[in-house]
Amino acid sequence: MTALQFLVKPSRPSSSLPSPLHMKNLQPQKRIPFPLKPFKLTNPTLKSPSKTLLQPLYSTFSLLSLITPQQKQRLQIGPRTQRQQGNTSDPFDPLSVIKPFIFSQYKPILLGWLCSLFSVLSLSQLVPKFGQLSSSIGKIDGITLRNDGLVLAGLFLAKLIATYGQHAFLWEAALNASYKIRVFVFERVLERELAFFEGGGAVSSGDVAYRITAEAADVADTVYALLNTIVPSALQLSAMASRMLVISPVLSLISAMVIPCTALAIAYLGTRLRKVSKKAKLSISALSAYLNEVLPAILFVKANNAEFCEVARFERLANADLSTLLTKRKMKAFIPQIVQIIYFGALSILCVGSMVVSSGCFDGCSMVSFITSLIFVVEPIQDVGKAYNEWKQGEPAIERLFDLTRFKSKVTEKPDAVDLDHVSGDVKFCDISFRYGENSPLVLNGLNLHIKAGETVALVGPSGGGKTTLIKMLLRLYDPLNGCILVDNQNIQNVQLESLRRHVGTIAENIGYRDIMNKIDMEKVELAAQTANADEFIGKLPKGYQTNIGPRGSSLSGGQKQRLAIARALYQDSSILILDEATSALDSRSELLVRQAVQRLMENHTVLVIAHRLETVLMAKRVFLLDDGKLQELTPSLLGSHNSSLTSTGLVI
Ligand SMILES: Nc1ncnc2c1ncn2[C@@H]1O[C@H](COP(=O)(O)OP(=O)(O)OP(=O)(O)O)[C@@H](O)[C@H]1O
Repeated sequence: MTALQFLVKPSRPSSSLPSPLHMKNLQPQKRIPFPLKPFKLTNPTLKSPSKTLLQPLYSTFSLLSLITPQQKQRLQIGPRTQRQQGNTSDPFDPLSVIKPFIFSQYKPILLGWLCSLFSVLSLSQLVPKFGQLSSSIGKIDGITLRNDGLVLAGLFLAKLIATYGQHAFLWEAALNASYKIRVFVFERVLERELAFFEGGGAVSSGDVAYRITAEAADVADTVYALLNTIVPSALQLSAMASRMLVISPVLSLISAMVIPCTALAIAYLGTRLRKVSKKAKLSISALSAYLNEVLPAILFVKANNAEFCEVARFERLANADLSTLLTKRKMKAFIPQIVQIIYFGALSILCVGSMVVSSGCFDGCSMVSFITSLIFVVEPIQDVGKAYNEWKQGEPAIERLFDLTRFKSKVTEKPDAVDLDHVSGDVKFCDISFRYGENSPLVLNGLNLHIKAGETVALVGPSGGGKTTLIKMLLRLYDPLNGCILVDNQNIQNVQLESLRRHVGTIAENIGYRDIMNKIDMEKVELAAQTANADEFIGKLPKGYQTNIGPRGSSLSGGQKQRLAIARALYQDSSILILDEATSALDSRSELLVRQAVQRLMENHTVLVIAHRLETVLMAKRVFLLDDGKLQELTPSLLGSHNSSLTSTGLVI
């Protein structure tokens, strides 16, 4: 990420607020089934088979720019309220949830199936011609032999091309469908309320990441296997079986007897495979979740000499994954052996066939045709077996993926919610009470606070006093138990979430998140950087605004990050700003530069600052102490006497 991107682009995919530590009392969210209706997509992302094959399967792309509002509508990614009906007791049907996504790809699917029809037609011409040619070798002249050979080669080539088209189009459909599923699931995940990410949903972010990446890829394999089986295999099977029936009904009957036995065995093993696959998915996602948790915390691992302990944890998880994966692989290796039984069946038919030929009632040409048809009958049967396996393996992935979308959010937007056009910045907290879980204590208890437009208010209080929670309420990341919050006298529960969060900007040391999809206004960027005292150090970076400053600005100092965060807030120009002041100590020059930047920020903005420095406290117009869910104003006289107590109690540094 460059300094410029850092200034105007998202740096962190969630609120910038620090993660709360206590989450044990959160209630798991009520899940509801996913109510999808069929929809139609007219703009597939991948347009041609060649593009499908050449394009990296899951390249990094701007997700939001690729999905149009109409597509979202069809995918039912509309306002939450329309999608939140249903109840949890409905059984999950993997096929019905992926059906709309598959149907959306009807064009490549139909093209793929059309190719498979051509492939089968070529094959059904090829088989008798092959039989005739093989039995007439030595009996016909060279020219006829050459011509027949050319026809045979032409048919063979036609089959090859048609088969390529079949696979390419069907892969295109499968990958597009899985891409749509991925986007849909990700959008739904982002819609989830904060409690889900803070532990309330009982799904770790590593697990979510695994489902959206690896398991969505598994879904593509499953969809492809299904599409490649339903029509192509059925076509080939029926064409070859009817040819066999015409040649010899008796032999066809004998060969058909092998199929049900094999199908029964495959069905039984498929059910077992589904269970094993589910276990394997759980173990690998646990491993992925662990890595997602431990790698970002590598500093703490090293600082605490915890490498040994972490290796032991990793080994335990990797071992669990090893054994489930081994069982799955063994089972997958076993199933094709069952299919081989079909070949034994074919062999026995060959023997019977040879006897019939030798008795003179079955000519050699028919025999070759029969055996060739039989070989091509075995192929689709094998494919059906493979597709069944893929489906059984894919079912848990589909279930786990769509499980993320089945929820009823507690923070919902009313259908008639208003879009606040302009906000002057008047904020009222009216009798706010809140607790995280039903049985946990009140974090905010009947709290009242009126911040006038353009005013700066500082919040101080002991750790765990509820300061961050209050801010979460203002951003509507949680709804209060009682009371309401008014912005410009408008209850925020009646305001569109996007609109509210556009007008309330957050600034934290780890940089607030705000996605700016519009073009970057370089002049505005430079002005914001100057006001925030950030232009000087950005100018000294090797490539100025284009310098790569590492993930989350890791190559910047604490003070630089703070000034850049302030510059971002200035650029975004929200009327109400929340400043969660960094606790890390800065040298006196950095301190001065940050303070100047904060001072400039306070002009023309309503600022609610969680203050950790005495200087910031003194900059605020009013100061409130938040302790035990209650708010107490520290009046100037009180503040004077509190100055020393604020520092001595560690409320400010
Ligand atoms: N997601 C959560 N689930 C459950 N409890 C939570 C959650 N977030 C915060 N809490 C609890 O709510 C209380 C208030 O936390 P909050 O983060 O608002 O305090 P704070 O005043 O901002 O603290 P600090 O100054 O240390 O950041 C704490 O007891 C905390 O453990």
